[in-house]
Amino acid sequence: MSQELNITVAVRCRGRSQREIELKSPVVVTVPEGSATDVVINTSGDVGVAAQLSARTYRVDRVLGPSATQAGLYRDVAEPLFRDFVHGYNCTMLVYGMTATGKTYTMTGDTKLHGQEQTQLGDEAGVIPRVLFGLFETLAAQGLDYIVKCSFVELYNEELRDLLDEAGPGEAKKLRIFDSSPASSPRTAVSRATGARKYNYKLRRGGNVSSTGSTSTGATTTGATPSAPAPDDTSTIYIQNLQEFHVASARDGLTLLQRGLRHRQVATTKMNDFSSRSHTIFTITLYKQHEGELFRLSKMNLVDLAGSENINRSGAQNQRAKEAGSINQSLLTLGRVINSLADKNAHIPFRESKLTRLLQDSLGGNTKTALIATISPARATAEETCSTLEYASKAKDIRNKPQLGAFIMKDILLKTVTTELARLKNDLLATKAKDGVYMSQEHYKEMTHDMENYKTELDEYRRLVDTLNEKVATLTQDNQDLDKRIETHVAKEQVLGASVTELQQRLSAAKTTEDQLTSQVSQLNETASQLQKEMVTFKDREEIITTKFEGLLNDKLHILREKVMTYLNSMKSIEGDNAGSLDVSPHIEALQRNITTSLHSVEADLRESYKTCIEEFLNDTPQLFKGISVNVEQINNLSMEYYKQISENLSDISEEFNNLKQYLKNGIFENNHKELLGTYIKKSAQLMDNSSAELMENMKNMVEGYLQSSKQLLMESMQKSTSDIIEQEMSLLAPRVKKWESSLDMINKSDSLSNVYFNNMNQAIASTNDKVATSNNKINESIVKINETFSDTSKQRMQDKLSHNESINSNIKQILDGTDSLKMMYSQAREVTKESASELQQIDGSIRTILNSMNGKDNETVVDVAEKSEESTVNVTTVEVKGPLKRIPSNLTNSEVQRSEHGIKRRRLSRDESVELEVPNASR
Ligand SMILES: Nc1ncnc2c1ncn2[C@@H]1O[C@H](COP(=O)(O)OP(=O)(O)OP(=O)(O)O)[C@@H](O)[C@H]1O
Repeated sequence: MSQELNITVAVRCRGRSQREIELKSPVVVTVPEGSATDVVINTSGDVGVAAQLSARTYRVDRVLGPSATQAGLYRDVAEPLFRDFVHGYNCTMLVYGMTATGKTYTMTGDTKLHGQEQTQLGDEAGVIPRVLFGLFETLAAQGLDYIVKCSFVELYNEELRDLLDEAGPGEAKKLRIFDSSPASSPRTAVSRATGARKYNYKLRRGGNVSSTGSTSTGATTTGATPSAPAPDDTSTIYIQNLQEFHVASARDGLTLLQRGLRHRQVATTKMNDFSSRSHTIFTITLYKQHEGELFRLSKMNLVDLAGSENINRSGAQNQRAKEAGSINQSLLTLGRVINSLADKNAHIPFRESKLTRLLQDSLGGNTKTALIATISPARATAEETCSTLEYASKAKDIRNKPQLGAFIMKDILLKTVTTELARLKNDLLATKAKDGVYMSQEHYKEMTHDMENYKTELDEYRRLVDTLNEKVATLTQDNQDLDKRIETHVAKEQVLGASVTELQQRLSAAKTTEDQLTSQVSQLNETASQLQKEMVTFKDREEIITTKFEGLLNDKLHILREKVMTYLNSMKSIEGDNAGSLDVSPHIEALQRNITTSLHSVEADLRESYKTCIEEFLNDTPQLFKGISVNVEQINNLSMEYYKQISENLSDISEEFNNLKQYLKNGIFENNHKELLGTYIKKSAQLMDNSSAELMENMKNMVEGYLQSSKQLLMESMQKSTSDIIEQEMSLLAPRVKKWESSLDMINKSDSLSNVYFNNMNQAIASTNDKVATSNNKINESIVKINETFSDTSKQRMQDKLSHNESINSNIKQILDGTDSLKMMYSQAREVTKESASELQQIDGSIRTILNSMNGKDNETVVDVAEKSEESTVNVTTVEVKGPLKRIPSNLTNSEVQRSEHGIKRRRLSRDESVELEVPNASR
């Protein structure tokens, strides 16, 4: 009876991969040095005692750390199993673990041969190469007969595939797992047929070799050990159509291994550049001479499981995700089988996946099994590591009943070999018959066909190569041309770059100039609008001045007239009270003083008012209104002159009054007083008329001159400033335009785009110039218009002012009226004193005579008489007066009028009657 034996479990922890280092994923797995059996994982991140408390420890048969070599792993884990295998046990070695933890590295590793004669394994060689080399070394050393065969099968997406089958896609025979009992299988497994190339791989439970003979081409059977818990100890698992190849040396075995690996499903994933996407089983079958004619059959199953994979972390998609799903599913079932076996359940779910069916004998069967769990030390995969370690520690509890392999008779083996040899001989004979072609007709045809294909392919490749060579030549030529063109372009680009830079500089300078020009134009516009505003202000102020001036003149003259009238009235009353002592000289003098004072005051006010206004103007527009200041000075001078003349005239009047007084005193009644008086009055009036006309004329001339000079000044200043600006800008612009044009010519030659650009620029500049010129013209036009308007307005104003002469004349007339009143007073004085002095009677008579002669007609007024006397010397104009007679001073009271009626005949007019009243000439 065979003894139960726990399967051997080892853990191999590699070092951190490059990815994990880049991820800075810390090491969480601790592997003690030496022949350790514990592996510690601390996923909490704690340190010190806390880490020890939170860490989990897994115990297995052997733990190998990152420093463990391939040779070390082989020695510690694989070699004991290998020895059992050579001894005659069926052995299975599995590598299990998460993706990229080193399963393939451990199981296969480096499969190349090294050394000068290519006979040595490399340091990185894995378990399979080492087993192959160890096997042939051992067999050679033992000196026994043996037969070694190899097969290599893959389970990919739950499909079995013979990795050593060279048949193309679709031609390979489908592999199927058979589970047959020995009862249904003959004990001998040698096919009767010859030339068989396909074999059925049969895992036999029960320790004896069983034959299948299930294929038409015959089959070589292989034995398998019985499984302990299997309900039927004699049932066998075999793979129909799986090929086994005789292996005469380790090199042959290695060649088969390499061939199979080339066919294996490998893909690049996020976790592994060469990730195995399938489970593989490399089986070495050994028939070793035991005793005499007996050979012992043993198998070594070397299983490289696909890695479990966290799809989220591996980022697997589509095909990769499907593969991962299938892998994970089969590994899950494997886990359940391991758990069931460890827990010694009655039912073991082997049939739930093909993987567990294939491994049925290795797990819980008659096989000596070793499991190597590969893990990563990084925290990034700690979860999967824990899971792997869980499985590993569970698997450690699985107990197998390893049994030595079955015996097979030498003759059976010989027959197998004979069959194989017969096929080879057949090929050889067929080859010889065909003049040294060492293969069968079928093979020859295949080969010829292949060769034809190869020839065709070769021709195609040649043509392709020629075409490619031509293309290469063309491309080389193109490349050279391109290089030259690139050089030319680079040179051009440099020139163009320099031109562009220069152009950019010029453009920026032009832009600056343009900006300056624009700002100057806007300044000009502003100045123009400012000037327009100034003009408006000027006109307003002129109106104010005129109004003030007129008001002042009118007011002052009114005051003057009032004063004269007051004095005359007072004189009259004085004379009325003190008849006989008619001395008007003090009054006249006072009047003269007052008039002079008033005139001075008027003059001062006028001067002040003008000064104020002009100062304001000068403050606002000093340059423009300098002329105004000069003209105002002229006005002042003229006013001074005028008032001087007025003063002189008043002096003359005063003198005349003195003369009159003297005359009245000495011989008034001896002369023609009326004539004399009229002459004086006329003279005075004429003088005043002349003065005022002259004043008006002067004023008119002065204002006209002032307006003219202002206009001139304004025009000149505007024109000058405009032309200065334009000239300055044109002088600045001209050389730049020239430069631009020359630059444009240069650029035009090299780049038409630049040409367009510069033309646009030129147009823009021309348009700017036009705009400036247009603006200037508009400004000039505006100025002319303003001046015209101003001139027209001024003329109108002059006329208006001249019309004020009328009021002056009216005032003068009023003075004359005052004189008339004076005459009336004299008349009254005469009447009052006629009784007291005969001389006075005479005088009274004379006066009466004069008055009678003055009032020759009853209907005539005093004024009419006076006016008549004036008609000869004074130009008159006609005004229409409505209502009562207007020539009586309005300031006379009714009583005075009544009183005057005693001595003077007055004509009353009806309210609606109009008379023609003649007044001294004055322009309207
Ligand atoms: N112990 C080790 N020492 C050195 N390199 C190792 C070791 N283990 C693994 N590697 C390297 O890690 C990489 C991944 O290993 P490998 O392909 O064997 O992993 P795997 O478990 O078979 O992955 P998968 O399940 O995806 O096929 C390989 O480049 C391999 O050379």
